[in-house]
Amino acid sequence: MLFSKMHGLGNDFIVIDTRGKEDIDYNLLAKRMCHRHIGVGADGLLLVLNSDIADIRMRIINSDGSEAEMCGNGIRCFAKYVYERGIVKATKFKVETLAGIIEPELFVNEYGLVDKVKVNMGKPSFKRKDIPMQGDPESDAINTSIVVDGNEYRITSLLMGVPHTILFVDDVEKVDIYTLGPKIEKHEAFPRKTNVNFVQVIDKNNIKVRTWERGAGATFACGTGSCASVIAANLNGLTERKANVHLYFGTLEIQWQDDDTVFMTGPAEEVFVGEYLE
Ligand SMILES: N[C@@H](CCC[C@H](N)C(=O)O)C(=O)O
Repeated sequence: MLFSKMHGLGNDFIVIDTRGKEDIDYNLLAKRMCHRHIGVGADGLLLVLNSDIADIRMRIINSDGSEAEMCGNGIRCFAKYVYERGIVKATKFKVETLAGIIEPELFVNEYGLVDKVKVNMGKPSFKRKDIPMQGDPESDAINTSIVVDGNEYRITSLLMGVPHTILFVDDVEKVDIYTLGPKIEKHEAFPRKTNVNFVQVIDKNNIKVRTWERGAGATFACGTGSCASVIAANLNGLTERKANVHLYFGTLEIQWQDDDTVFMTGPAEEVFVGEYLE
């Protein structure tokens, strides 16, 4: 099994061209290959497939074997991979995902390599039935609260392709993400779980984010989570609609346009290629 190891600001993926190889159990393969000690090691598997409704199709499978609808850092890596291998020839194209059609636009350097990708991430949803969250499915979930170990936390929840919950904190470095992250991810309020973002506001155009991901645990960056965090911060009057999200290995630029569309711009890198021996 040939693969490429890629990352978007430290959120790392194993990318596999699975066209013509659809009969493999990729959920099981994800668990094995993503294992940090007895596999290649990654936060998830990105699969390249043909599409009937877009230029190409992407599947994202978390390191625990669960499939997600979308992945922001993943789609930048995916876009770089399919362009640099000539699978897609245009620098702006459509990708089929479980969260709908997503449109990456590539910034290609003088050597024909993709340095940066700007992605039209679509629009957020605030409905509980979309997030998915308990309570009246038609009502908005935007700001609510949950109780964890007897403590009440004010949260903001929304769907940005995948479900996200945001908590505003004074200092992201001081958050016990390994204790609180999984408890919120699996809280009964979220029957299909949630990604959890701890957000520190620096100023109206800059925030710091640490994410505990559904199905992957603490990651160095989360693209959909960065978008969701800027939206939540704006809705709470803390930032503008355009803000930089500072992560451990760099920055993502997020813009929530007036027409509700969200754009995310950031890097994608290929680290090595290899052959996985099954
Ligand atoms: N790392 C991602 C999100 C991947 C999916 C997530 N773990 C989920 O299950 O919802 C990103 O960059 O957006």
